[in-house]
Amino acid sequence: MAAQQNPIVLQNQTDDLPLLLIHRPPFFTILPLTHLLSRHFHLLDPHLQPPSPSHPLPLDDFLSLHAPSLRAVVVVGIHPFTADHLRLLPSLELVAGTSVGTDHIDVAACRRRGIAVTHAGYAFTEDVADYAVALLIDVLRRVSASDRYVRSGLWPVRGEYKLGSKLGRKRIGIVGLGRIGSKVANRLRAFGCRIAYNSRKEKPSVPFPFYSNVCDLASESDVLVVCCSLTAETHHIINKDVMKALGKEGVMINVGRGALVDEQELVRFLMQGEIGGAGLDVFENEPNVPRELFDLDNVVLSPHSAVITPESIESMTKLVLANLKAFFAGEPLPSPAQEDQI
Ligand SMILES: O=CC(=O)O
Repeated sequence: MAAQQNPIVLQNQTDDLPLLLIHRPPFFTILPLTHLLSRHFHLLDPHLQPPSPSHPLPLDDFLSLHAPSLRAVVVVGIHPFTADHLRLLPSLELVAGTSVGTDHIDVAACRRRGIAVTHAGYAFTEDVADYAVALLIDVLRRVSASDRYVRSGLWPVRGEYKLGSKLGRKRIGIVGLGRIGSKVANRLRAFGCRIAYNSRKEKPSVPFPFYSNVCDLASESDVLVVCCSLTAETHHIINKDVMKALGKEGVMINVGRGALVDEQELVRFLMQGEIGGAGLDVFENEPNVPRELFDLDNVVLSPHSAVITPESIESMTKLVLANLKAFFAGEPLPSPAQEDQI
């Protein structure tokens, strides 16, 4: 048993609870999650083990120590979980993700080993959809820019701020009509927008026009809302041709993943006024955001927080626990990850 080989586990393990590895970035607030999970599992968190919290064991050493007994890992946020991690965990059978996207997990390598992968299912769907709409209204009506204008004392000096543009009747192109995209579509339809979409496949039950080509969708849209999963096929799906087709007045909202958009091209298009504006919650190299965007008032920036509310964290936490319990009980998993399902 690993506990006998390993004083680090023995020191803390006074119960028969199953071991669970928490794979997370160093600075991530997951208190509700770990609090709930610690009632059902013996948590192994490399960041909280000796030699000291500020000098944790290197992850590889930590994993090698605990590897033989670990059947399940919780991957927190979008912390990469790669084939190298998998190699260190010969007994692994479940990777339970806390995010809806699984692009940071080597799902193909998991599948080859018969390791199940679960994700956040519907836990974040509504909050992300709300946020996409919020970013769009902010860009169109210049809410954040107006706020900066007032706070900087310019109103009495320069008078009215630049007018924004109306949301109603805008032609919205949704890239990825999955869980999130569908909710965005329903919300924007209620504002009187016209919806069309691009997806891997046409969805016969959907009342919106389908475009198999993103460029064609962009040229028929005032706004693109990007909400598909990041895969090899969708990497840089928003490239310079798509931005050109979207045009000088066009607005792009990205609540999917940074790498869905060719960020260098996006910066160039925005700087040169070749597209009208952008609302971005995700970036190619988070938490680094291209500095050129900081001075552009037609761009709204957000630190990958569309998914997070206390309510969505609670739903996600319950779902992660349900997946783990089902796994250890040998029952069907509530939210197995499937491609193209964000
Ligand atoms: O970006 C967040 C998620 O995929 O849940």
